[in-house]
Amino acid sequence: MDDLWTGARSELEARVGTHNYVTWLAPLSLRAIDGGSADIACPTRFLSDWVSRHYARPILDALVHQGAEVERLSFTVAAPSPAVDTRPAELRPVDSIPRAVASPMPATAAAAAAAPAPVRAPLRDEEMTAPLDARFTFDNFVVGKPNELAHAAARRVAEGGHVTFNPLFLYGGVGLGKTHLMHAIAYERQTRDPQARILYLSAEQFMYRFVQALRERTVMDFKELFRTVDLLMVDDVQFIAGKDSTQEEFFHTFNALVDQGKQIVISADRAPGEIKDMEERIKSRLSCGLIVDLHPTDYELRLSILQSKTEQFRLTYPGLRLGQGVLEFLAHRITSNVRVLEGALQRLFAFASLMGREIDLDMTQECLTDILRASDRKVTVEEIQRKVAEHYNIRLSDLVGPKRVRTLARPRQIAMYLAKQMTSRSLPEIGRRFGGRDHTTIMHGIRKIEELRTEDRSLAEDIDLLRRSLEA
Ligand SMILES: Nc1ncnc2c1ncn2[C@@H]1O[C@H](COP(=O)(O)OP(=O)(O)OP(=O)(O)O)[C@@H](O)[C@H]1O
Repeated sequence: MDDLWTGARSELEARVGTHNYVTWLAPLSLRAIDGGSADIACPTRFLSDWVSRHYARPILDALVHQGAEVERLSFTVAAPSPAVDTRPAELRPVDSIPRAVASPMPATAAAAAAAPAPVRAPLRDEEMTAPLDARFTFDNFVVGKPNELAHAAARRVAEGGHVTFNPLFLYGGVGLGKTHLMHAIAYERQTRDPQARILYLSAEQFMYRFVQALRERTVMDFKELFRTVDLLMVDDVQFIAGKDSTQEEFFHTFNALVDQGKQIVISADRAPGEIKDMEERIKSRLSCGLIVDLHPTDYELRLSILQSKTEQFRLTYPGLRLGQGVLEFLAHRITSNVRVLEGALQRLFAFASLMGREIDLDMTQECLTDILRASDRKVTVEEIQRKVAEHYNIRLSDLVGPKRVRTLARPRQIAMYLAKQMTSRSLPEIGRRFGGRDHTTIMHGIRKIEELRTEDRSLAEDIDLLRRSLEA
């Protein structure tokens, strides 16, 4: 039996690809073959449900090729086989962690009970289902003022129970965490209630499936699939605007689920009322529940996100050192969206690990020139000097001049520090704007402020205040 399964596994890996194999098939084992039926053990009901739909045919074929007299499969939820990678999730490559997957159909009785059951016909198009990203959980979602309401509403839906607002409509600009929250809801809800039938997909996939159902005359199956879920989650709903028959079907699906008291979660890049070419009746339906906006991130949230991502990256790049002020610098300079922020940090870690160097401000500027330039908010060194002089009530000419008294030297160093943090000017360029000072003087000034900031709270507050007013 062992040899048979080993042979079938290699064949399956070759057939479905290593990625799919590791994710879905490696955790399975063959329990028995009896009366033409092979009994496959799956560690979770979820996996069993998924595999029975998507991989029944390849498994059957592989067993037959290995010489087994098998006509059917049954699935049993049982402890993982020893072949499963049992290392903790953080030590396994992300792609190898079996991902929770939005169940495209009601959980089968076979999966629900630990008893063998017949196999369902696999879905024809695996691409149509939307796998959840294992990183997009509530634990990994950093909460701050701009997203606290969206987060709280998402948590509420994930808890299940009585439906208080339907639909939950999440909207916001690019890369602000809509998809992350949607996955987190699906993941959490599935964990709390493994029986729940959750369907998460993009509006584009909804349309694709619908068109496919029309073409293949399986619209009744399509309707049944969508109307028998407990939680429907549709991402980027603006996509179906202007697509008349898809909108129509979406409207009916929506109504059927609401009538049955089933929860719906929708995301879009704008509020329902602002989606162009969306039928009025749909807009009004979408507006019936709770509409929450993911606001653009503020400095504090960006910094917290960077800190949290840094902790995660440290697992991949142990021992890498991160210099002072780097995260603050990134949080100030990259304001476009979290995806870009995350990408910048990822690049920095990879670069520093290749070079075997500490991540400091110079490396950051060198390595991220393109990203920084794109999100440059165009604060000039001169503006910084003016603002600092005004704040400390000194003359601009004194700020850039040669006098070394402390009442001038400290604000001057603050201005140098802000110039480095807030512009993409090099040290020699900054030096030229400070009365032709040498770049080592500028570097010394910046280091001094970096040190003082950690010890002197009022100085740190002053700097934050200056920065905010320059950004405004
Ligand atoms: N508050 C947050 N905490 C942690 N990570 C976040 C947060 N917000 C966004 N991210 C991360 O930023 C990236 C982009 O987020 P996501 O894909 O959810 O954005 P989106 O709003 O769906 O964007 P789009 O409009 O492009 O679909 C993801 O990697 C996500 O994990």
